Amino acid sequence: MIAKKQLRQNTKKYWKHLSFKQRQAYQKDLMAQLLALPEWQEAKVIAITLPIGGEIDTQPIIDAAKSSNKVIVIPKTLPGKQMVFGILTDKKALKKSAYGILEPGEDAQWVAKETIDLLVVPGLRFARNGQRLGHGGGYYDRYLVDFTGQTVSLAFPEMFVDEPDWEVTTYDLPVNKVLVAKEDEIK
Ligand SMILES: Nc1nc2c(c(=O)[nH]1)N(C=O)[C@@H](CNc1ccc(C(=O)N[C@@H](CCC(=O)O)C(=O)O)cc1)CN2
Ligand SMILES: Nc1ncnc2c1ncn2[C@@H]1O[C@H](COP(=O)(O)OP(=O)(O)OP(=O)(O)O)[C@@H](O)[C@H]1O
Repeated sequence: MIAKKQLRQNTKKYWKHLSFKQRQAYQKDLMAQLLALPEWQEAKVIAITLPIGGEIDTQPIIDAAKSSNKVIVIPKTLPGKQMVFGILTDKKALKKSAYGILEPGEDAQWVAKETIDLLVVPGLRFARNGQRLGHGGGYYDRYLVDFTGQTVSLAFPEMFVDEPDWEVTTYDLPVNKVLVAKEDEIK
């Protein structure tokens, strides 16, 4: 087992050194895989995050959802490591959180957990069985406890392993699917 802290650092370092071209290729491939999923096609309400650090650029995914008249909701973190999701409308209505992530503003329209059809779960490292390593807040682990919709995560190849190489606890809930960007010759 490798310390979670070490693995998180590794991913952040990897993000830093990933070339723009390679990143673009991975993002394009992941988006194509996501849009091809029945879970995506059938979803009316999709929850996703706005990126921090080197996380995947979700804007093209959000644009695709909007062109298909899907509703996009994004999280707001609350005390007690809880989250609520609010409808993403105007970028100007967003507010920066303490983590430096854009969140819905005060007057956003909040949605009940049951209305989210597909939850795109962020993370730094993923395993084939759907286990994930996040930023360490436990926000998604708490949210997933009673979430009944579909879940999917998006991984660049170096963020994906066959088996978790970190310690998995009973709090850690797997996602239904992990999509992995296909490797190619771009460097
Ligand atoms: N883009 C995005 N939005 C998200 C999440 C996410 O993982 N990605 N979250 C998913 O939960 C929630 C926010 N959770 C977060 C938890 C911790 C840190 C963070 O920056 N932690 C520090 C160090 C933490 C520590 O070890 O004390 C860091 O990573 O440097 C960021 C977001 C909701 N929004
Ligand atoms: N359902 C839960 N109830 C209570 N505590 C929890 C729950 N889920 C996680 N925790 C606690 O939250 C802390 C962070 O968990 P963990 O390191 O798994 O976060 P993460 O999955 O990396 O982050 P995130 O879910 O925010 O992306 C741990 O101390 C863990 O025990």
